[in-house]
Amino acid sequence: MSNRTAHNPPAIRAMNISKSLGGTQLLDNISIEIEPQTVTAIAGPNGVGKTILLCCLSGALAPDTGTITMGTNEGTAQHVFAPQGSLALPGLTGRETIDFYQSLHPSATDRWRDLVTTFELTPHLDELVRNYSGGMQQLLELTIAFSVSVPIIILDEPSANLDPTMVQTVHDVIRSKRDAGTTVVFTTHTPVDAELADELLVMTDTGITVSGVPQTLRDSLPPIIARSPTAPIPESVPIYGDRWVRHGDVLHGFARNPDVRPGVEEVSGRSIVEPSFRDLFAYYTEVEPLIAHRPGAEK
Ligand SMILES: Nc1ncnc2c1ncn2[C@@H]1O[C@H](COP(=O)(O)OP(=O)(O)OP(=O)(O)O)[C@@H](O)[C@H]1O
Repeated sequence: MSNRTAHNPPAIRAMNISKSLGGTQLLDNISIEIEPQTVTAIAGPNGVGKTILLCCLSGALAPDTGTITMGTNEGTAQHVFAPQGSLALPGLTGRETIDFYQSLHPSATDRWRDLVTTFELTPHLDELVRNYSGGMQQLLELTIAFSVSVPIIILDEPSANLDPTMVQTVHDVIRSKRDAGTTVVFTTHTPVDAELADELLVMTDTGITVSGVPQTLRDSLPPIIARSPTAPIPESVPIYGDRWVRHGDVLHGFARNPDVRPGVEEVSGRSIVEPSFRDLFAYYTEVEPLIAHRPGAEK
């Protein structure tokens, strides 16, 4: 989704970002542009460098090479960054923690009062944060981040630790932020977060491997074959990477024959299923890298 005009530059432009820590290269020549007033999800498996990338985008870490430009109003507060698990202060109460960050940020507002109600934290505000559950700490951190009035909000795994109902509540808050003109960038490995994103960037250990509108990416997946783990492997329908991905109680494979259609191949305990965002994540993080690393082997 593009909200950009010639007079309206990207909210964030990162060009050729590389970063090493402790002698290990964690980011290698990554370039991304984030459109203003959109929600962008950076999805990928554990350990591929999503948090390091957010740290670079937000200025918490300086990249070794490359440039990052954020917004247009240099000199004013452009963004807030909520690294996962690092804003909550265990020795303070929830209220004291909020007060602390309110006193630190020049663009803090009192929107936290509504947010603690939305996130059901009000009865716990005077309890010590060390006694909060993981989900409550997460919601406290989101309260702090969403209370700051800035054009760009950068969040590290905002859905982690939350139950499905609260994930939807957080999605609603992020959508209302976007609709009010805020740009939101967040990392995830939770497929349901794709519902929220205007743009999805998939990150693997080779960098950003695919980007696009999540629904479009999902609808352009190869046909998906589901089989029970005990059913014979259907050799008549070769699948990409010879890789079956666990999907609840069944295994999903991505058919190399694009003409496979529901109803045609439904035999011996396997069937063709509609793709989900779980399939989208599985394909681009677990299957496509296998194909990409074997040039000419299958594609
Ligand atoms: N200070 C550091 N020094 C050396 N290596 C580090 C440092 N911080 C992180 N790493 C390594 O960088 C890699 C990427 O870490 P990062 O936290 O960005 O991954 P991630 O994609 O956000 O993973 P997750 O989804 O599990 O949070 C990991 O292998 C991690 O061990």
